Amino acid sequence: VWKASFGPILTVHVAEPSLIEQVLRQEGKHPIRSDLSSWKDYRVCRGHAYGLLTAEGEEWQKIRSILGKHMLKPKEVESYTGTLNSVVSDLIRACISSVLFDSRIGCLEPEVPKETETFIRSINRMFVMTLLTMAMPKFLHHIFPKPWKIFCESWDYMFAFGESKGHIDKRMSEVAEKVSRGETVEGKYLTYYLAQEKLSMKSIYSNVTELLLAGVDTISSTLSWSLYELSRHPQVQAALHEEITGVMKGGAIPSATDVAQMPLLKAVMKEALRLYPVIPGNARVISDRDIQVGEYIIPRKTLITLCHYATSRDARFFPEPDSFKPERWLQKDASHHPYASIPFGVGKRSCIGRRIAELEVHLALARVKPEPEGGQVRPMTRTLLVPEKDINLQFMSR
Ligand code: HEM
Repeated sequence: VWKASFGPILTVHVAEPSLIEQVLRQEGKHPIRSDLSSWKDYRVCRGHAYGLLTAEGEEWQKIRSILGKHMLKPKEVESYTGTLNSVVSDLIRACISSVLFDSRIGCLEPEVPKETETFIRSINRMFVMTLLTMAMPKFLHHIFPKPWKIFCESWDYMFAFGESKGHIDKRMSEVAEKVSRGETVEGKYLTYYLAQEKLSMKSIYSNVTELLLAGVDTISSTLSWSLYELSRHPQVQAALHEEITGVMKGGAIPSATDVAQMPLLKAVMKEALRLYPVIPGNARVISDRDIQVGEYIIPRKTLITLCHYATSRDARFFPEPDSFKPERWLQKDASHHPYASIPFGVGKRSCIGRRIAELEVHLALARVKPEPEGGQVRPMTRTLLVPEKDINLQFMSR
C-alpha cells in the first residue's frame, strides 16, 4: 500500500491480493467506482444523466439490475452467439454495437463511416485525457484547461454519437409503436429493456453510450494480446488448434456450447488478461465511513486504487510471472490467491460486460490462426493497458 496526495485528493494504491480482497469485501451498499469530483461537475454543467460508470444510489441499482439479467447470465448471453459470429466472420474484430443495438456501426465496412471513426478516436482521447485530468488537482484545470476541454469534448462526441446515430431513436420508436398497438416487443437489444423501465431517454442514451465505449478497446486489446502471445508460442497455438478441431469436427462455426468444451481456449484468454489486464487498476471509494484494511486505516472518501497489473504478475502467486503459460489455469491444484488476477473486478460493481467479452474473444480466437511476425511489444497505460506500438500479425490459412 502506498499513498499519494494530489491536492485535496488522497489516493491509496493497494497491490496485495489479500488487501484487495478486504477492500472489495468492505463495499458499502452503494459503492462508488471512482471519485472524480470534476467529472461530476461536468455532468452537472452538461446536464447529462449519469451512466453506469459513475452512477450510485437507486438509479444505478435499477440500471444494473435490468442489464445484469441480460448480460451476466451465460445462458442469456449465449443468444448473441449468431450475431457475434457474423461479426467475427467479417474480420476477427468484434463490434459490441451488435449486442446493444442489434445493428452494426460499420467498423468493418470498406469505408468506415466518418462518425464511427471519430467515435473511436474520441474513446482514445478520452482515455488519454482521463489520466491527465485525474492526476491534476481541480485548481490546475483553470491554469491548464486543455486536457479537461478535450476530455469534455470527447465525452460530448460520444454521447452525441449514441443519440444522433439514430440507432437508438429508430429502435425506440419501433418499440414505442408496437407497445402502443398492444403488441409484445421481442428483441435482444439492450436499449429495449432499458426503455421498458421508464428511465429517462437521457439516462438510456448515456448508459448505452458507456456500454458501447466500454466494449470497444477492452475487447480489441484483449484479442490483440491473445493473438500476439499465440503468435509467439507456436506450441500453444498447435495445442489450441488441436483442441478446437477436436471439438469442431467438420469445421462448423463454433457456438457457446462448443466453446464450453475448450478449456485451453478459455485458459488462453485468462492468461492474456493476467499478463495484460486491460484495466490495469480500478478504483473504489467508501464514502460513508473509515475502513481498516490490514494494518491500515483508510479515511472515508479516500480514492482506493486496486492494482491488478501488480498482483497478477506477482511471482508468489504465479511462478514465472512474465511468461505466457495458459496451462497454469488448467492445473486443478494451482494455489494462486483468488484475488491475484481479477481482470473483470469482483462484486456489485464488477464488469457487467464480462460474459459478452468472454464469448466474443472465445469465438474470435476459435477461428483465427496467427503466425509469428514482428518483434516484442510492451504494454503501456493509457488509462487502459494498451500495446505501446502496433501488433503486426500474419493470418495464415491452414
Ligand atoms: C476483456 C474485456 C473487459 C475487461 C477486462 C473489463 C474489465 C472491467 C473492469 C475491471 C471493470 C471494473 C470492475 C470493478 O470496479 O470491480 C469493468 C466495469 C465495467 N465494464 Fe468491463 N471489461 C471488459 C469488457 C466490457 C464490455 C464488453 C462491456 C460492455 C458490454 C463492459 C462494460 C462495463 C461496465 C458498464 C462497467 C461498469 C460497471 C459498474 O460500474 O457497475 N466491459 N470492466
